[in-house]
Amino acid sequence: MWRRVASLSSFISSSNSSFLAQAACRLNIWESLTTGIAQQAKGVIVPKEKTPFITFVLGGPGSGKGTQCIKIVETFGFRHLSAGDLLRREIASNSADGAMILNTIKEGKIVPSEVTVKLIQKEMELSENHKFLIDGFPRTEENRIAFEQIIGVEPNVVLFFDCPEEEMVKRVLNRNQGRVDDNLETIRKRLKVFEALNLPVINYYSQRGKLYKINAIGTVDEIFEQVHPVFRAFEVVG
Ligand SMILES: Nc1ncnc2c1ncn2[C@@H]1O[C@H](COP(=O)(O)OP(=O)(O)O)[C@@H](O)[C@H]1O
Ligand SMILES: O=c1ccn([C@@H]2O[C@H](COP(=O)(O)OP(=O)(O)O)[C@@H](O)[C@H]2O)c(=O)[nH]1
Ligand SMILES: [Mg+2]
Repeated sequence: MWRRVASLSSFISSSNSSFLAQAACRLNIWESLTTGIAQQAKGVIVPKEKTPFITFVLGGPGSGKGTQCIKIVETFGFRHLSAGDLLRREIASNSADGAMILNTIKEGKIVPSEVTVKLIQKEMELSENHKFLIDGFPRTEENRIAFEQIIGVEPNVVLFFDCPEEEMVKRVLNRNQGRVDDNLETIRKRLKVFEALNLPVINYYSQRGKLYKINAIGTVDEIFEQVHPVFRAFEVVG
C-alpha cells in the first residue's frame, strides 16, 4: 500500500507542483487531494500518501531488540515487524517452508533471504502505518541486498544494541518463552553467526552514516533514554 502511494507522491512533487503540495499539506487537505488523484489515475482508493520510514533494529541474541521495540512503538507509533516472529508464525501455521524454518532456527542458522523478505514485504504492504521497525533483520549481507532489491528502499535508521556476550547468554537463558533456540548449544552457534554474518551489515551501515549504536547494558528505561533522541530528531525534521 505504501509503495503505490510513495510513487504517487514522487509523481506529484516532480510535476512542478511542490509549492501546491506543501500548501495543501499545511492545510491538511493533502490526503483527500492525493486520494482523488489516485482515484482518477487508477480507479482505486489509495488512502495514504507518505513514503515509508524504515528502521532496522540489530544486535545479538538477547541484546534487547524486542524489548526496546515495544517501547519505541508505545512512544513513536511504529509498526513492529520482528523477522523472528514472522518466521515462527510460519512454523506454527504449518506452511510449506515451516519445517525448513524450524530446522534452521534450531541450528541457529539464517533462513534463505527470499523467504524472510517476502514475509516482511507482505506485512509492509498490508500496513496502514508507514513507519516500520524491522527487528532482527537483515542478519547477513545477503539479507540486506535481497531487501534492497525486492523492496527497493534503504533504511532511514539502523539501531545497533551493543551488548557483551556473557550478558546476552544470561538474558537468553532466562527468557522463558519456550523457544527452541534458547538453549546454550544453540546460543553459542547464534553468537558465532552474529559475529561472522551480522557484524558486516552493522559495519556497512556505520560507513553509510546510518548507524546509531546503543549501549545495551542497564535497565530497560536507561537504554530507552539513549534510543529516544534518535527518533525525536527525526520527528522534528519530518
Ligand atoms: N535491559 C535489560 N536488562 C535485563 N534484561 C533485559 C533487558 N532488556 C531485555 N531484557 C530481557 O532479556 C531477554 C531478551 O530480550 P529480548 O528483547 O527478547 O532480546 P532480543 O530480541 O534482542 O533477543 C528477555 O527476557 C528480556 O525481558
Ligand atoms: O531475518 C532473520 C531473522 C531471524 N532468523 C532466524 O530466527 C532466529 C531467531 O531470531 P530472533 O530475531 O527472533 O531472535 P533474537 O535475536 O530476538 O533472540 C535466528 O537465530 C535465525 O535462526 C533468520 O533466519 N532471519
Ligand atoms: Mg527478539
